Amino acid sequence: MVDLLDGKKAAQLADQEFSQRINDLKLMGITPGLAVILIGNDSASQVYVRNKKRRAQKVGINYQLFHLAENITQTAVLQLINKLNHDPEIDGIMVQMPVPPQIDAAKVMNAIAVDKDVDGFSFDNIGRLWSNNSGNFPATPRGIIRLLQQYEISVAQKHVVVVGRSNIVGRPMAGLLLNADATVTMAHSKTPNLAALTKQADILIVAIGQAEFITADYVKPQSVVIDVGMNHDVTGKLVGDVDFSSVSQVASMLTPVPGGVGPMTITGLLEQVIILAEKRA
Ligand SMILES: Nc1nc2c(c(=O)[nH]1)N[C@@H](CN(C=O)c1ccc(C(=O)N[C@@H](CCC(=O)O)C(=O)O)cc1)CN2
Repeated sequence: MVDLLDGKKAAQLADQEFSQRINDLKLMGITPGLAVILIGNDSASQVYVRNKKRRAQKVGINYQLFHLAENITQTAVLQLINKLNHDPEIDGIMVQMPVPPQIDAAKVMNAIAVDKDVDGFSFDNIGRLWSNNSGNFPATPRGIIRLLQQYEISVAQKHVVVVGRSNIVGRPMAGLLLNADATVTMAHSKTPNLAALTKQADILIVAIGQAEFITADYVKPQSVVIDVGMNHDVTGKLVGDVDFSSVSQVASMLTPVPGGVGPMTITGLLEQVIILAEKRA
């Protein structure tokens, strides 16, 4: 019988810790500030941004949303980032992904002041991650590491296979795991004989972006499986990249979708904002 890695529960526990840390900061006259820039009307992004607002305000973060028009120019976005870079009340700035085609995502990410780059997507923070130096690191991998810690699952000396090579999840996930002494294999949609690799994983992390792609025959018996996917099946139901019904017969622990990695992504973001505010103290 599989055990669920409950991201909703782990996020609630983390929020209790965050509220306490923010109360301590407020006693010193510091309120952590997070600016979220949402460009356009992507419906999933609007849900994620709403969830972030609810969680941030619950723990006492000053949350500011800048909702910009779908056809906004890159110059206008860069001007807003420049203003926020100089705002002493803002500790972290993030631009919700994806952005419309007229916006150069890399340019925008790298316009955010390195210390306020709460997503850790700037080239500077990516370099810090891959050279095992302190910096800001992306929310989803950060949240996954925290989820594993809350369930006392150590990654050290484990073989972790990461399926997916995005800048938001796969690549930074591999970096954080290496820094935590895991043996990491990276794979992706074009890896030949993927199942032969994933079957070797003590911990399998899947962010491939294809609904229910990973079935039981990709999974080592009794392994831990983390599903980062968020897709809609033909009936419109939210499903992950992992086929929950078959994999739950094989794995020892598995994240559900929803209620697994999603809430922990927000946890990773809030934690990074608080760490930045604590540096002001
Ligand atoms: N700038 C960024 N953009 C995006 C990131 C990111 O880390 N930085 N990650 C994802 C989206 N994301 C955070 O922004 C995110 C995804 C999912 C959830 C979440 O709460 N999921 C819920 C289900 C929500 C639903 O009903 O659809 C769950 O899994 O339980 C929060 C945040 C892409 N963009």
